[in-house]
Amino acid sequence: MIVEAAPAKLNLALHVRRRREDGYHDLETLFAFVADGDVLTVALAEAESFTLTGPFAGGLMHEGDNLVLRARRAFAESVASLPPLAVTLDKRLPVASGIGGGSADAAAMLRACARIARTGADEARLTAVASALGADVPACLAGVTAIGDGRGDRLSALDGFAGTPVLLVNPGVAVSTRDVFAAWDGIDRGPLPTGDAATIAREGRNDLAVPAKSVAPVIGEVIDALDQLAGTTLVRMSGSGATCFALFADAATRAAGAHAIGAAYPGWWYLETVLT
Ligand SMILES: C[C@](O)(CO)[C@H](O)COP(=O)(O)OP(=O)(O)OC[C@H]1O[C@@H](n2ccc(N)nc2=O)[C@H](O)[C@@H]1O
Ligand SMILES: Nc1ncnc2c1ncn2[C@@H]1O[C@H](COP(=O)(O)OP(=O)(O)OP(=O)(O)O)[C@@H](O)[C@H]1O
Repeated sequence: MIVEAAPAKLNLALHVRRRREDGYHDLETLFAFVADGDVLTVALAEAESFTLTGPFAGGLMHEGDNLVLRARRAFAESVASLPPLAVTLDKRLPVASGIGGGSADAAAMLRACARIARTGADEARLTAVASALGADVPACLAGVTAIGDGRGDRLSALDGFAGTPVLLVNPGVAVSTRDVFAAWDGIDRGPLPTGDAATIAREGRNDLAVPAKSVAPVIGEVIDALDQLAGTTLVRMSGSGATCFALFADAATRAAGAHAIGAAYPGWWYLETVLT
């Protein structure tokens, strides 16, 4: 039995540069990953099966085309054939929330397929399959701190700041990535700053925050709530929202922050974790 972690992705900075002819946008982003996320379990079986468990399984139960199954199909079509697999996805991350849940699951499935088919060496083929599944999937496949440009799928790794305490907060509103990009005002506000990852994060922006707030105004409340916490070193929305994150100087102030959010907003989801 294979267990693959599907950790949440963060966009520590996300600069949107240009709308392209193909409907996508050229962007520059600083990807980072945290220690927690969904968990995918894959076992050889008599027959194919797919089981959803976990706190956020419900929202996906009635959708036909889970990204995990699309990844399995894409792998079988483009890389290597597979035996029947029993797949279980423990869905712990909120759906359509800017932390790449579906992309992380698809990437974890590709990693599992590569282990089962023993095609691990064929990185380029796997990355091409990942890219066709979604702009975030190559970053999730690599799973390391990286700058992404193009659609966000052209990656160059850099040293991150692993161990930094993070609090993720989501107000329980699903936000469509497509709708948020469509609400972007078309103004190029400039490239990512240069420097190490910490500098890029600190001096960067998320250009999707304003359009995301126009789609889901509650995101403004999440940012305000995080801004009021003691000990934060950075507060920002991730991806196309609605999840926002705060980085903290230490785990004690993160715990105090999580407690304050939980008490003031009992309906919101939050996760205490660390950058990897
Ligand atoms: C916002 C980010 O999460 C930042 O990492 C990603 O760019 C989104 O990546 P993703 O969820 O894997 O996105 P996809 O599933 O490929 O695209 C969903 C939709 O988002 C829009 N989209 C996505 C990525 C991109 N660079 N430009 C876009 O305009 C397109 O309308 C697309 O149809
Ligand atoms: N395993 C999955 N997990 C989450 N969403 C899935 C999955 N499979 C299919 N989907 C569909 O994909 C959509 C986008 O989900 P996802 O969680 O990847 O978005 P996101 O959190 O906004 O990611 P990103 O940060 O890449 O924008 C969902 O609305 C859902 O309909």
